Amino acid sequence: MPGRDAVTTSTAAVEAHDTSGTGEQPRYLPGFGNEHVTEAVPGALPEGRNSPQRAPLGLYAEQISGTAFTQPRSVNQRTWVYRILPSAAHGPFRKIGDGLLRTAPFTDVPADPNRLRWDPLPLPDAPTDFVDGLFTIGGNGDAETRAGIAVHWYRADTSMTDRYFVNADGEFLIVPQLGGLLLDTELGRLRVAPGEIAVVPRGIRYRVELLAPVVRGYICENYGASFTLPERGPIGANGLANERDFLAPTAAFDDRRRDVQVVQKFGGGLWAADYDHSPLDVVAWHGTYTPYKYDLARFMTIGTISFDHPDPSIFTVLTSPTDTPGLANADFVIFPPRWLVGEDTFRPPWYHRNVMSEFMGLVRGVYDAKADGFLPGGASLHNGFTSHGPDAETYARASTGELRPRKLDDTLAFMFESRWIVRLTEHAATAPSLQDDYDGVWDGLRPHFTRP
Ligand SMILES: O=C(O)Cc1cc(O)ccc1O
Ligand SMILES: [Fe+2]
Repeated sequence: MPGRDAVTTSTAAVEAHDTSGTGEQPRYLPGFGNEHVTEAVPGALPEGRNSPQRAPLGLYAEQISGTAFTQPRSVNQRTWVYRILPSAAHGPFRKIGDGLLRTAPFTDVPADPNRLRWDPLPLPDAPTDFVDGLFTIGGNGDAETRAGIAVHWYRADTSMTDRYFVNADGEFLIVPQLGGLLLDTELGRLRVAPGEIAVVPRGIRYRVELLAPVVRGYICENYGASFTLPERGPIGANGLANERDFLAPTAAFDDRRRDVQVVQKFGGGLWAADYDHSPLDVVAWHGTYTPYKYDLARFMTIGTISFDHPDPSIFTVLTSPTDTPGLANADFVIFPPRWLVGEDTFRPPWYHRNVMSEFMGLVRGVYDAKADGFLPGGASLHNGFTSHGPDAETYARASTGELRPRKLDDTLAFMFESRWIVRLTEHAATAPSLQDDYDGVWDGLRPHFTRP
């Protein structure tokens, strides 16, 4: 990429496993929540202090805080960046159209007690970049009070070249389903492919380059506390998503002066400002507030080795906690390839009604609770206390099949689970892809009760 310099002096940087396709492999800094240190030009970081009278190499020092200054060290997040121009060097933002992007509170349509399922979102039929292609399905809470989530699909066939995005409302947890993405951020580059995820914190500027002619995926926009790793409790010190498999970018900067546009999501609306330089001009940084990626194949999956179907909380990759211990603003949960070995056990999910609301997507393969109709790129929403569980065909198979150890292979479903009901946007509620016959999947269930 012309003008982008990506040398790193960090000894901790790894040439990470990367499945996102051909081309340049960014270098990464491993470790969840680490205090990372990275320079694209040696000597760009001041030593032993953050804001010397003049920062090295004529750079400007700037702090980006992700938590209040006074929050405890265990959750405190901030990063010091050393950049060519302070990020304050720009003109006014003006309101632009929001496309199909919406923000909580969601009040367009009444909360719907139905089980809902959508076919995959159609791919773009006109040139569309990552920002243009955002399609909000729904959400809860209120972005301005920093509580709740929104769920979006993205779809794009055009890379952002002189256009950048920044979200002041929440962090984006990006789940690619079709095609890889290069996230070119203020703090460096992340390549993510289907099977991997990336998180871009609130307030970080970036552009999205496509690594395939057309891409699609899901986003959980988290208005609440940043995603973190769940406690392991009696599981112990290892397992589930391991800290060292999370990868932050190494510093990389763009020093080209040219006219570009920065699109900001703020208080629910999109705003644009013209800059005469790239906002990705950070030559070095150190800190804890960073974008990161994670390969879901690294998740150490736990399940029963005796009997019964455990609660899916054992599949939590990341959680956005609330002030109530154990109650998540949002959990990101995966259903990856795994062995099923439970004895005398109905192995798919049980029938259930949960206090939490469950949005599900499918990256690849088939989900073990649904024989048909839940497709890669599609989605389902089972809101709090809606009754759901395996379809009739899955029940018939799982309640009579032989219980040999069985590997669920080539499958990757996920759930964005949230404490509050997810309300739809009007365009999600009226989308042609919303299946009108979803209830029918439970039609074939027959009573088998026999009095002894
Ligand atoms: O509804 C679903 O398919 C998700 C889910 C999976 C599971 O194993 C247990 C409960 C649950 O909500
Ligand atoms: Fe469920």
